Amino acid sequence: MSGPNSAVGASTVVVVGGGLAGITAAIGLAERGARVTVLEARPRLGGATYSFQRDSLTADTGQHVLLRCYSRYQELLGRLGALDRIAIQDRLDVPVLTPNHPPTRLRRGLHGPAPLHLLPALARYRALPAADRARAVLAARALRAVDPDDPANDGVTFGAWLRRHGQTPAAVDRLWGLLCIAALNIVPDQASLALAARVFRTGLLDEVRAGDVGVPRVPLSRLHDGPARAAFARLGIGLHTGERVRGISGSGSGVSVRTDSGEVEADAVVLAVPHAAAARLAPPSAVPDQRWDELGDAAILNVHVLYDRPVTTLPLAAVLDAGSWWVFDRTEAAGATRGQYLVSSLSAADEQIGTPTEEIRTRHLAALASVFPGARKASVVDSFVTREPRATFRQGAGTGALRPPAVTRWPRLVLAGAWTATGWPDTMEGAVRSGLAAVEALDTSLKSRAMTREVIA
Ligand SMILES: Cc1cc2nc3c(=O)[nH]c(=O)nc-3n(C[C@H](O)[C@H](O)[C@H](O)COP(=O)(O)OP(=O)(O)OC[C@H]3O[C@@H](n4cnc5c(N)ncnc54)[C@H](O)[C@@H]3O)c2cc1C
Repeated sequence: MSGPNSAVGASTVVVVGGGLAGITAAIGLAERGARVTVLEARPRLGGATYSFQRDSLTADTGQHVLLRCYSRYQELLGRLGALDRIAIQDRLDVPVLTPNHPPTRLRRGLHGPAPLHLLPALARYRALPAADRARAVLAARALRAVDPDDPANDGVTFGAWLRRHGQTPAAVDRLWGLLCIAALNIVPDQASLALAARVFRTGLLDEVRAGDVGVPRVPLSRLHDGPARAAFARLGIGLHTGERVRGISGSGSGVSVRTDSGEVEADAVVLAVPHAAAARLAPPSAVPDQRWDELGDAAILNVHVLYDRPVTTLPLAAVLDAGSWWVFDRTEAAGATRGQYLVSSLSAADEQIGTPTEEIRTRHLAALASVFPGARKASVVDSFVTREPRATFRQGAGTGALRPPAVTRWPRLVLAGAWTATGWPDTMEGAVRSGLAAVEALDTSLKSRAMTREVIA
């Protein structure tokens, strides 16, 4: 992909941040012939997606899920040789459990055209009365006409839109909220309508297979960190982990990056760190009007339980219980040698994030026992809580206007990260898309500078 059409080909580029956005940008630039160095503050690649060892378990700090419509993310996994390390359902099928109620499920029909494939899912969704299900079909149809790219839709909350479209509190809570919280990490009454439309349209309403759910078959570090290191070595990408960038400044016709070990000079820089870090690092003259701090943060809490025996046969389920959460069987993926290892993911968890571990544990074990009768007889071998207070930016109404494009006023500095203006929510797919956008932006900007130089010469 290098050659006369690529301007980055002859350049040296530093990528700051080795999350999925940085990994994608580094690979894309190296494939175009650039000499790339990645500077990552932590000891590993993968950013927010990582694992740690706890006795025999390799646990992820946060359960990650993908949808079949995560096309760019799957392309990245293909480049990393890791596509066989995820498993995607044959069709969207989510058991929905409520304590002391019969289970129900959201399972799409096998045939289209979209969105008719969702009719069986809604028709059989017994968590809602029949009248609510019928009204949900009408709202789903109306949502297909909402343009995710229209800024006006970013200023409105999804909850307000749902109520305007006849959705009862039960439907908002037990159907739309269940999916909105999982996808956007925020409740419908605060979520941006534009982002909700992006998620529901792309993931559910516009294409039959798009919403089939995928999960990693291995711990996240074996999905991203290991394979990305191997790809970097193959492509000659320099990697410095444990190297925190402290500042970025202009230097002659290039850019200088300051770390604790010294200065690194490059022709160009991709800044692929979270929004708060980017706000500190980006020189004000490159992004004079930035208000990225206003993007805020939203928390995700994971409760990990290792039982001494299997307590459910379900690989995953959503639970409606004082809000909603999702539970995943991670026994095999984490390498548990006995019993069953369940991970519960509680999104939009800003209120619970500071709750003492013992309180979370007691409450959650009771909740698991209320939906999995097998858990009442099982012994808990181990249980622990992982907290990510800044799991995503707060994807509320009005945040679209705060997300910057890849380009900055400095032609040699571009931005990447799931929080930038990808049009996607803060997800693995958004992160990869931002990395691809950064490569394109840098190429275009260097190309136009090269042309200007030619014209002047
Ligand atoms: C608990 C949890 C659950 C999630 N669940 C899902 C899910 O189910 N599905 C989904 O699609 N997404 C999910 N996400 C979101 C997803 O993980 C992120 O959108 C994505 O990984 C962000 O990638 P990124 O590269 O933009 O940023 P990051 O992954 O944050 O990477 C930024 C990198 O920059 C580094 N860095 C920061 N400052 C500096 C510095 N000064 N110098 C050098 N390096 C620096 C950081 O160490 C980090 O490695 C979840 C996130 C969390 C935390």
